[in-house]
Amino acid sequence: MSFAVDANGLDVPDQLRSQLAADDVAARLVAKDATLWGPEAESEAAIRLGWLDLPATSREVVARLADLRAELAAEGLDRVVLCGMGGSSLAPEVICRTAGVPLVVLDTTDPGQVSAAMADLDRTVVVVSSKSGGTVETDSQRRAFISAFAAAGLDEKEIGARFVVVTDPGSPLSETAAAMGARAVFLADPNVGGRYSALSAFGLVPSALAGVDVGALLDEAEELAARLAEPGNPALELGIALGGAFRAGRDKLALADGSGSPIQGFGDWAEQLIAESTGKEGRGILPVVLESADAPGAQADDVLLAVVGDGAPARQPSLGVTGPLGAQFLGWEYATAVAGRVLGINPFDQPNVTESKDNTNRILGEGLPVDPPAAKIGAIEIRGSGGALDGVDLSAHDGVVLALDALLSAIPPRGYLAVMAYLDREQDAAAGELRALLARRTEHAVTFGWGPRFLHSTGQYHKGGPQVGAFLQVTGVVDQDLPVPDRDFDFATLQAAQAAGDRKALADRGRPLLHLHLTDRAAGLAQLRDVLA
Ligand SMILES: O=P(O)(O)OC[C@H]1O[C@H](O)[C@H](O)[C@@H](O)[C@@H]1O
Repeated sequence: MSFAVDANGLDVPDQLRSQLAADDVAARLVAKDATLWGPEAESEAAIRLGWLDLPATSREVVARLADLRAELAAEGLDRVVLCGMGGSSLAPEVICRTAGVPLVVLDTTDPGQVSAAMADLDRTVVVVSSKSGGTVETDSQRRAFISAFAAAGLDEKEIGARFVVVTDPGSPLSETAAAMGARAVFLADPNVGGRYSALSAFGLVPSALAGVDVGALLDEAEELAARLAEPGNPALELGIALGGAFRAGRDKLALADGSGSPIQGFGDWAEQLIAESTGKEGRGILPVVLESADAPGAQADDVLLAVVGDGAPARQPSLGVTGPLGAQFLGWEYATAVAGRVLGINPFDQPNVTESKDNTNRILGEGLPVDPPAAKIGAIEIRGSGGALDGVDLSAHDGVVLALDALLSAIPPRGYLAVMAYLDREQDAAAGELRALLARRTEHAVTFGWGPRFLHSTGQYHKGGPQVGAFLQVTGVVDQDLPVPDRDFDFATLQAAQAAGDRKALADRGRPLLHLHLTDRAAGLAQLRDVLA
């Protein structure tokens, strides 16, 4: 089935469609015309359009990957762990989930989750992926794995043979890879930004090593690539729908996997693409990843629902975006670039991502802030800023729900609530239920992100997009810390510094923020579920 967009009840002004046609956007995009996003974006766009060629240029890596997978299998190395953040892990996660192939994705600094990934070391190969080669989470995980392999008795050469590296040419990681004797290094096309890299080595290497037929993925994309210069092609239609909905006031995009679709977890990938590409200069499209098309939290009249892999649902307005995964990647990248032009922003930069990172680095240097709780109820410590606790009676036994309701009522018109959980995605998976539970209590859009993963995705929108968010940060006690070898911080400190750094970035903008710290993670999550149910 080819890539197609089915719109139900979405009226796109003819003027927008005819303007894009008159400007010859489809053909100019395929010709990599860097002027499409205005003069300020031109120099960046000139080095960020390589993703259009990937369905063809990535072919060269497929045979090499098959050989490498066979080589690893012959040595009994059949468990693949991927260390990478944002664009360096989100695509392989959806590729492997969709193919039903196991891949351990490590995009966290949670000490428990990182420790748990260091299991079955005798059959493990670690893919370290970072375009910049300088991402602290990924580098810390790499260090932890080296020390775990050493503790398991492997010598330096044997340890190097357990690593496969994906990075850009000339990055610090490419040098590290050579120094540590990594088994293989894949250098990606530097003219492709992280969130547009699904069909590059970043998407393909871990997926192929885990057992996915990545050649088929490229075939799926190539079929769409051949049509992208045509006016009225379906990816252009998707871009027009996103941009048209934005102009009509629907600046939140709810994303759900179709119930009849084989594609699993597409929203988690598209979330980064859309949030980082569009959320800047006080504008943007907020992606809201839903558990299913009828999940709560996206009913408001500022939301457009898009279902991936099935036709449009009955609800209006909505989009159904059908087609295989390889085409979905390319189609949504193209549509996001088109929407970027409609919004009048540069879809290839992420100007506000560094802010929380800089705060984190400063906190790592100066020490964690002392932040005494306003109250402690059961397994939950309550802290707040930006007026989130104004008027809340924290002595009440239901102080937690009062604080949550105060936060919800602090959401401005056309605003949203972002739940940000710096927890273990496996052991504390119950935190994921908070999104729907909170969404039932408000008509506003509610998003959920695991920290620090969302910092590389919706984090850009939170800071650079419209300042209409309210924020719930959830952190948890660390029972068993894990050192980061040869660094002067451990994982627990890094995780806490990331949470504190992001709190500071949001507080500096005066955003309402409620911080709940769980002194017992399981009990605290159960308590939250109870008070919200
Ligand atoms: O691949 P890396 O260089 O490690 O970058 C991982 C992520 O880091 C940053 O947060 C960027 O904003 C993301 O777009 C990127 O995907």
